[in-house]
Amino acid sequence: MFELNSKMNDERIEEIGENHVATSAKTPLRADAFAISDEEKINRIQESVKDILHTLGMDLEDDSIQGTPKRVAKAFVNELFMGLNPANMPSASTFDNNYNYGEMLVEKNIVVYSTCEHHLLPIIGRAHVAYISNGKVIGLSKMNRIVEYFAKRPQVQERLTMQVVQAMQEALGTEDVACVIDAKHLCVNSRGIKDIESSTVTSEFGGKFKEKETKKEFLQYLQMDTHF
Ligand SMILES: Nc1nc2c(ncn2[C@@H]2O[C@H](COP(=O)(O)OP(=O)(O)OP(=O)(O)O)[C@@H](O)[C@H]2O)c(=O)[nH]1
Ligand SMILES: [Zn+2]
Repeated sequence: MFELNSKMNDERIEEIGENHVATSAKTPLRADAFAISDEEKINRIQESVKDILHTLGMDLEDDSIQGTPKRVAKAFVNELFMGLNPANMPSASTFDNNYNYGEMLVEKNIVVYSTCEHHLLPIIGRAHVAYISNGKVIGLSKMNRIVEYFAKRPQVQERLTMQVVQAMQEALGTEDVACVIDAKHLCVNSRGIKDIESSTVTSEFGGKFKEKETKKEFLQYLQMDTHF
């Protein structure tokens, strides 16, 4: 039976949110990060984007770009950085492992669209998340949603990987969670060194996934071709 999580956001933060992310993996937020509404954030960011475009010499009266500051502000607050708002945290529905499935479960090829916090340029890749049940099972899509929630922040890939694992550990009540992310950083691919070929792999292995055989099994599943 699904125990749909109907708790208030604050309690959900207690369950899978930032409060359970180790200090080293926390997104560096100011204490007053939630002091203003999303609407107010959009208004303020809109003015900042106007300033940037104006400084670059763009004519903000031009038909094509007069709506750009608002579009960018909405994209930042509602989409690209929606994971900074705990109200957007997915509820991690878990249910009892009644069928006593005892092997690992791997959710492969979760698409990652994130934003590099150093250059505010896209990070695009795939996350692979695995866990071994300790009595609780999580809805498959909730793993994709947890990845999405933490991806939609200014990020470094290492922190994103750790946040996904820690949120899953909290939701499932087990250390036995792993995550591998393979992603391209546009700050590396399209500017700076401009290496379009390289990608970045990060991993975090908790509990049994630190053991050689379990880690190996997980990584082998990632090699499997899926033909559907
Ligand atoms: N560890 C880590 N580094 C990242 C990530 N995303 C971007 N970076 C790196 O952050 C570094 C920032 O270095 P800086 O020297 O301050 O920035 P920069 O002058 O723009 O560096 P270049 O990209 O080498 O031109 C760069 O080397 C980026 O490649 C990430 O997710 N993890
Ligand atoms: Zn970058």
